[in-house]
Amino acid sequence: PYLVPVVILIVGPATWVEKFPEARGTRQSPVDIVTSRASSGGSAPPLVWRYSVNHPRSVVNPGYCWRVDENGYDSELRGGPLGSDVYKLQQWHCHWGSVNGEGSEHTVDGRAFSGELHLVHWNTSKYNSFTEAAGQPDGLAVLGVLLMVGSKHDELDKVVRLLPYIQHKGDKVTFSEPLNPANLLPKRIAYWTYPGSLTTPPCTESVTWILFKEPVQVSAEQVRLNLCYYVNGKNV
Ligand SMILES: COc1ccc(C[C@H]2SC(=S)NC2=O)c(OC)c1
Ligand SMILES: [Zn+2]
Repeated sequence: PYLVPVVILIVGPATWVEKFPEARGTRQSPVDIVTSRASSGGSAPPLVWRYSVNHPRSVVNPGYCWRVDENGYDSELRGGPLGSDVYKLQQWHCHWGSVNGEGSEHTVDGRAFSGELHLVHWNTSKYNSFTEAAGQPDGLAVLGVLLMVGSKHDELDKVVRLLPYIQHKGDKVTFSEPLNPANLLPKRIAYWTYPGSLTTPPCTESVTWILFKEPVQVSAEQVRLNLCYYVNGKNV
């Protein structure tokens, strides 16, 4: 019998462990939230946030999804699982589906959503820069917002309408239209929280995840606009 060459092609997350040892860690994100196994909030203090609204922001195409840089303007996230530390918003970005409406990074009881917004904050009480904080176990706090198709999201549209101007990796456009990141969060602020990691290389285990339970609605057109510019991290 002839020998059949077997080529095992490992792509995606499975190859990350080779270059990024952290990806082999014990607190890797994203995860499936098994709601029956989540403990009740207990006596955690309330989660509070305050964001600057009227400052210039830039939307960047990093090669996958889109990212809005806060350019160092003032903001605060504290309380909840964050102990006595104060965190500051560094950037926020979005993960969108590319096939049959799947696209969120986290799943809830095995269910994926059409997208997921990440608001990335870093611990300014303990560290001097985002880069330094990103390497520390209590360095980052990310608010995760699940997105589902429904009515149009007006605040998010301030970014989505700029996507046609950043179709290529590295493109960036600055806008000064007032925007309140708090308007990207759901009405009800119940959340799941767990110690996790960056969801892409270097997969550093430096993220306290705070994932809101209530999905936020975006229109089918807004999802389409995102899809037609970022499909599998490539611009089309
Ligand atoms: C410091 O090095 C990195 C590398 C990658 C990302 C982006 C990942 S992490 C996340 S949450 N969602 C994503 O897509 C970072 O984001 C803070 C930071
Ligand atoms: Zn993300």
